[in-house]
Parts: sequence; structure tokens; C-alpha cells
Amino acid sequence: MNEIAIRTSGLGKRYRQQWALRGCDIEVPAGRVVGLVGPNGAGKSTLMNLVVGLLAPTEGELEVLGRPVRTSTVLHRVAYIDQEHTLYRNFRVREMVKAGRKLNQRWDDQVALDRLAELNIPLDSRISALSGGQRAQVALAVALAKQPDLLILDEPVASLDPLARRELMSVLMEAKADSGCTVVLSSHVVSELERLCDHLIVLDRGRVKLADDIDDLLEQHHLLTGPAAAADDVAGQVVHRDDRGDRVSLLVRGPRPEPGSPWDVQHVDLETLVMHYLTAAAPVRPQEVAA
Ligand SMILES: Nc1ncnc2c1ncn2[C@@H]1O[C@H](COP(=O)(O)OP(=O)(O)OP(=O)(O)O)[C@@H](O)[C@H]1O
Repeated sequence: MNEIAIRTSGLGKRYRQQWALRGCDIEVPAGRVVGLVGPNGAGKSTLMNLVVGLLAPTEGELEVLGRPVRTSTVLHRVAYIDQEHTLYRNFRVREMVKAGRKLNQRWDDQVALDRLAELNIPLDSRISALSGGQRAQVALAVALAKQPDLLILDEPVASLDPLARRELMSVLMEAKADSGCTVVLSSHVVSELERLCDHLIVLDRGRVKLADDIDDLLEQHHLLTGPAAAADDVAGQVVHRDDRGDRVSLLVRGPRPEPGSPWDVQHVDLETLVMHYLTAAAPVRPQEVAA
């Protein structure tokens, strides 16, 4: 299947004078588990809110599951869990399930009820009386009962303790394996997502720094250490450079140096890769200078 779950072209969102997201070009193949990473204020929530139709773009194009978001019925194929876990706190769990049934065309009661039973969450409990981990699990059960083709989770584990995090992630991955839907998860922390995701988007100050399948990213990047005098001859894009006297360390996107070159070549792990992209100087684009 070659369907594209999310495609954006020149996508931008501005709040008054400030661009929260700009020049965003991404293409996420269907079926991926996508990690959306970046520091505070990078634009992660803004991008997610655009994808689920809660915000309208200021500029650019956005297609979700092959359709423009706001002009089609695509949104009933999308489920979204925000940082507050999108629940009515005065409702009982049973009432959340009932509301889901009423509001969603593709709703499957059994999906929600089976998951809640597996997690021992009583249907009579008030949402406000549940622990943070249980609330997150109810939100996930409700989202999965929508039978979405695209599931978006904005920092789903940020407020959870380590055990609740692990449990939520394991339920999520099990559900993903069952349904094959595309999942997008945001976090500040790469290590939190690394084991789960096969596609990565790195945002910083409203710009996409990196967007690709993780295997390809790790294949294409190398850490080189060698003589500073040879740095200008390295093939590929130097993402990050660290000078230490007459020696230099480079993170390079491109071909591996030939055997016999003066470079010591090492693989790069995902956390180091992202850190180097986030600390690399932001490129200045002509429209930013003019704006
Ligand atoms: N409703 C709003 N009005 C004005 N500015 C906003 C609004 N929402 C977000 N912003 C600004 O847009 C930028 C991107 O914010 P966004 O919430 O998308 O980032 P984020 O990566 O999700 O951050 P965090 O990790 O802190 O949640 C920030 O500078 C933020 O202050």
C-alpha cells in the first residue's frame, strides 16, 4: 500500500506576528509509527492541531489520508488524544463509551469494552476518580474504538509515571499491530520514542529539521573524526562540526568515506543525531529576512 497518511507542502501557521510553523514539507507513508520531536515551542502541537482540523493553516497545503482536511469527511478516520487526554472529567467511563458511540460513525463498542476490561477499569468509575495512567488508558480505548486510520497523540505519556508510561505504550503498540493504523506521537525526548517509532520528524522553532524513516536516517548519517584540514573535502552535508585544535568531529549526511581516508567513521545513534540537528545553526531563508 503506497497511501500517504500526511502530506504537507509549504504548510504554515501564524499567531498574530509569530510563525508557530513555517515552510513545513513532510510526507508520512501510511502504516508508520511517527515520532514528532522537538523542544518546547517547536511547533509540535500546532502541526498536530492542523492535521486533526482544529486549526486552519495560514498558508500552504495539507492532505490527510489523501484528502484536504477541512473540506472532506476525512476527520472521522482520525483520532486525537491531547495532553489532557481529551475526556469529560464528570462523566463515568460508561458514559464516555456511550458518547463515543453517538459521535462516531465507525465506532466499535467491543474494542473499547474489551480494552477497559483487560485493564480492570470499572465502567462505573468517574473519570475524575481515575489515576493519570488509567485516564490515559481510557482515552486510548475510546480513540481506538473509533477505528481510526490515523491516531495522533500529543505527548501522551508526559504526565505519567514510568510504569504507567510503559503500560500505555505497550497497549498502544499492541493496538497498532492489530489495526495497522498510522500513529503519530509527540515528545520532547527522543529516547522515549526510539523503540516504538519507525519514522521521525524533528521540529525546531517552527521548522522541520529532519523527516524520514529512522532506518534511512541512521544509514545516511555518520560521525567522522579526523584532521581539521581535510574537513572541506568530505562528501555530503556537514550537519554539525566540533573543532578541537587540529582535529575535528563531523556529523555528515552522505556517503561513507572510502577505506584509506583519514577519517575514523562511527555509526550515530538516534539521540545523538537529533541533538546535533537541534544544536546546528538554523538556516536563514530569504522570506524570513524579508518578513
Ligand atoms: N494559541 C496561541 N496563540 C499564540 N501563540 C501560540 C498559540 N499556540 C502556540 N503558540 C506559539 O506557537 C509556538 C509553537 O507552539 P506549540 O505549542 O505548537 O509548540 P510545541 O512544540 O507543541 O511546544 P510544547 O512542547 O511546549 O508543548 C510557540 O512559540 C507558542 O508560544
